[in-house]
Amino acid sequence: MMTTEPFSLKLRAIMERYRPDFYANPFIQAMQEGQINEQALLAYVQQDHRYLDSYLPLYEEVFHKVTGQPASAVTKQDPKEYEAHQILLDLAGTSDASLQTGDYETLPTTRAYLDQLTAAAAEDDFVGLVALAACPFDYGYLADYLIRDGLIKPDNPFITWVGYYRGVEQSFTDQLLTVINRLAPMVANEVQDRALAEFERSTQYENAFFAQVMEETYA
Ligand SMILES: Cc1ncc(CO)c(N)n1
Repeated sequence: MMTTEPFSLKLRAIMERYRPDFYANPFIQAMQEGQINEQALLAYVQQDHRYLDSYLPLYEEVFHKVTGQPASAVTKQDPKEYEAHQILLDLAGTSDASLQTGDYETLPTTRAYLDQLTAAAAEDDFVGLVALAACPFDYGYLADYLIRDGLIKPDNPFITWVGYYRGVEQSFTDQLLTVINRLAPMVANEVQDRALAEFERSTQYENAFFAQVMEETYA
């Protein structure tokens, strides 16, 4: 029998290519240096809350269409990541978790990333699922490598935040990749290629998502 390599190895190879870009990202650089930029952290928490508000229902929809199962089959506890956001709010010295639910602008990269995911899901279920997979995959991968490469050391103030994603995203991602690896051989080669292209775009957006809060373009 012919064995084909799991599709997820291709996703990992894409992330490997982008690892240096993530490490050079000003948000990640500041984190490596243990610098707490309150304004950037608060902006990140707001944008991430806004992002997850749209990401999660889209993920539910696509996952259900593809597998016939509710996403709760592989979902995480705390899907809106209040626990992770609280770590950053604490670092920024605020206990006001309500700033996430308040009225604030959606930054252009947040909007563009969500639009890309929506378009990928409308194009094809598999393409959509793979585009959506970059979110947990990239965070889990990055968290693991930042620690393994010694860039976030145990005494870094961000270690708890990075540790959260290393654990939570890893188990969530593993289950999602099992689904993707099972589906991939049943999908035409062109569709697999489209899925990889969208995963790469999502990965670029993940990097830009961090960078946008280091720019003074928000109110
Ligand atoms: C933008 C973004 N990507 C990935 C994750 C991890 O779930 C997140 N919370 N936000």
